[in-house]
Amino acid sequence: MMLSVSPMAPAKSSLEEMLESLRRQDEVDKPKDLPPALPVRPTSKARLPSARRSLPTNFKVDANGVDGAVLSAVKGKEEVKRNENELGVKIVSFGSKKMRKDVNVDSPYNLDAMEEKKGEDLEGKIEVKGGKGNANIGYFINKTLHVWCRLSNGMWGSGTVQSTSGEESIVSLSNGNVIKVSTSQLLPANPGILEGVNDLIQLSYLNEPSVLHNLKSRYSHDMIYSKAGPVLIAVNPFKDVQIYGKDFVTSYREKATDSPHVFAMADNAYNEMMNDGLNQSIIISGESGAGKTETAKFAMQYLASLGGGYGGKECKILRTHCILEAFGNAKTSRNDNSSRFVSSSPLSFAHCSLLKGKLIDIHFTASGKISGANIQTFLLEKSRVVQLVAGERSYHIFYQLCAGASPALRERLNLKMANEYNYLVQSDCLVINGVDDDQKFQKLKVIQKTRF
Ligand SMILES: Nc1ncnc2c1ncn2[C@@H]1O[C@H](COP(=O)(O)OP(=O)(O)OP(=O)(O)O)[C@@H](O)[C@H]1O
Repeated sequence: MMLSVSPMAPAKSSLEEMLESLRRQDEVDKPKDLPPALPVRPTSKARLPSARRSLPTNFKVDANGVDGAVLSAVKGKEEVKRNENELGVKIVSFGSKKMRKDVNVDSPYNLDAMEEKKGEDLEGKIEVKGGKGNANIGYFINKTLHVWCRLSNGMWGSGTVQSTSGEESIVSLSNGNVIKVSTSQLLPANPGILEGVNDLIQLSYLNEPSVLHNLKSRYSHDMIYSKAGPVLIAVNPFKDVQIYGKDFVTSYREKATDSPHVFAMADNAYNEMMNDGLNQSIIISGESGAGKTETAKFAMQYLASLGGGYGGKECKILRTHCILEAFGNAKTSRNDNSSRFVSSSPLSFAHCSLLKGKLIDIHFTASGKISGANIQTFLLEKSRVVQLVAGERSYHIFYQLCAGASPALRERLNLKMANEYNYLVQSDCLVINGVDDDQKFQKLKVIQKTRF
């Protein structure tokens, strides 16, 4: 599940709208078969080769931009010859042979040096043709560093390459198994020192197995949050992880910790709003059961603690969840408390908004106190009232009402038990494990009596 914070766009003027329509027209006129531009990858210190060497002490940058010796190392002999002819000089600063030693041939980034070294110094080592987009893999194989490979069951396994022949490699997996895979399918693994980094952009190799491995490694230590640049990734723990208490709120409020957390995202949004005077939005997305609703609640809990102080309005806002969930959530095959307000787009802007099939606007005063809130819901899945898939339930409120209504209310509504209604029994699922519908109804009645 992903969370990102962004300032909300102010209303567009007609001029801006016109420019945008021209831009759109431009897009339409562009040739369709151009590949999409690749996103710019953020720079990270971790991307530098760990064994890089310093430049020689007498290294100079000449009028042509780079020293001749560097040219010889980087561009190869032929190009040096061409440069010599063009410039009418002999490039001799370090000598091509000598310079080859200065080039860090141990670096996986130095592909030219690798090419030179293959068949020369690496006698007896494996000769490798890396797959497309997988140019560093030769280095990993020769140095018997860890690589990732796709297993027959579709999962990723890590290990070291024992040998290669043609396009195939024999990989010795960490679990002791030995498998044969296509060399072009191998992906470099990150060094152990980068295991469990806070931010995925710190990884030297950003491939699918490395990202998944990092998230898994953090998750196994109950670190459910990780960052991917400005985006927060939350992995559903499906258990109480004890990271949302008051001490955590204080810690993020006082910036005593910088571990990725939904509180840090909410804090960031709040500070941006206060400092720049701009409305902020927190967009929470993910598949059903990923934890969007829970995450939104934690974000609101944090914002409420920052912006508290207007007659307990913040507490009332938090309590609205109970009502919304009773009428808008249901048990599905993926989530016992699935929000059935399906996909939506933001309709209005306010000071700080959380979007999740509903748009929750939280309004703040100039001094940063919560002054009110507005919740908009979209497209409730109405068909669920009359048609249920086996094992799923209709909206919680029906079961809660049947289980918890007082005798007076039962009589007034001519209410029967849940198993007496065809619409409710059709899916053969009347209760949710660990959920007491009666108790939920009593709680709902208390909240309903609160003046909002
Ligand atoms: N941070 C968390 N800590 C503990 N449990 C969590 C957390 N996030 C989610 N869960 C558990 O996962 C369940 C599903 O989460 P949630 O209802 O938030 O998913 P969702 O993404 O909103 O799903 P849907 O799109 O179906 O509404 C919760 O009922 C809760 O048991």
